[in-house]
Amino acid sequence: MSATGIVVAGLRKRYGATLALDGMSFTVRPGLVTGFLGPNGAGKSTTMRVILGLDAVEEGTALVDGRPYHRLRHPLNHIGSLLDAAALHPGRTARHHLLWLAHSQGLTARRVDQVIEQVGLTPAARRKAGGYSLGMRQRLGIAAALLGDPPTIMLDEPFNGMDPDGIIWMRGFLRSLAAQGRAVLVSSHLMSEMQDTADHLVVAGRGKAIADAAVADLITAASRNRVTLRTTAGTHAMRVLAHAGATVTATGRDTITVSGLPAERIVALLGKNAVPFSEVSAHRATLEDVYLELTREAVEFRATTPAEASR
Ligand SMILES: Nc1ncnc2c1ncn2[C@@H]1O[C@H](COP(=O)(O)OP(=O)(O)OP(=O)(O)O)[C@@H](O)[C@H]1O
Repeated sequence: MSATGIVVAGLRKRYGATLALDGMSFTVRPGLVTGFLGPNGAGKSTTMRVILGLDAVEEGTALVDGRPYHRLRHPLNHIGSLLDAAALHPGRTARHHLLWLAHSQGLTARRVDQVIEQVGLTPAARRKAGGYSLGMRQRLGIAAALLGDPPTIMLDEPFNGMDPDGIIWMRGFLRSLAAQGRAVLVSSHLMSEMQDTADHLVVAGRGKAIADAAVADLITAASRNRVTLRTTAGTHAMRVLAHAGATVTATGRDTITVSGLPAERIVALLGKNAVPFSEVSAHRATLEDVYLELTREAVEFRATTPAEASR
């Protein structure tokens, strides 16, 4: 796979009064799954449409293998994408849908059967797509994206509508595409799935990338210096640890999060002061923690109570 992936730099776009993209910049590198996360309205879908040349921008560039999409001679050999799994002809079978696409790209029926096999749709390939579940439509959309054997794959919310087996399959499948050296960009709302799937994360907020880093680094940074303590003597424990200079927060009925002291020192202090406890463990942040922290300022739509909404 000799390709350079996607480079997005300084995209700005308005829809009327809405600034949909406000300097969006990031890179999607070969050999990695890059997760694209962000609250509703953050600009993820708009960015993906711009990458595919479906939307114009006022400023900035989006390059696939070093060129704007419209300058690629055979674009589908450079990038395969799935933006809307529902966009299918319901009366066509999956195989006919793919044959029709393959024909328009000068590809063979053999290639169609290969991609059907790859996404696990062989048993359903001769059924009409109109009767497919959303999860099956996602697989069909991915098969279409793979037809031209592109080194870059871009999928908008591919976990949507997948059942647990489908989600496990999708995770492994995305990992295998990256292991083949492809650049993979995947948007998702499911933080837990991204934690097991993505190597790299771009978090969008209000039209720009507010984080662009390796998943492992984001989790290490968010986990730093925090220890989870489980005790039935919460008040006593908090007094002892605060006195020793720690910052303590009750995070559950029996759990306290402690920062500013290493776990060994906490154990020693609790022992010395005869505070009972059943667990002291270094806190490992989840991607959900990282995400909530990063996007706190960037959420466009917050939940409102019915009373607020009717005002
Ligand atoms: N065709 C359009 N016309 C007007 N406004 C639009 C259009 N497309 C997007 N927007 C606005 O641009 C902003 C970015 O939208 P976009 O769909 O890119 O966000 P997103 O991160 O993909 O959100 P979601 O997670 O809800 O899909 C939003 O404020 C949205 O309302």
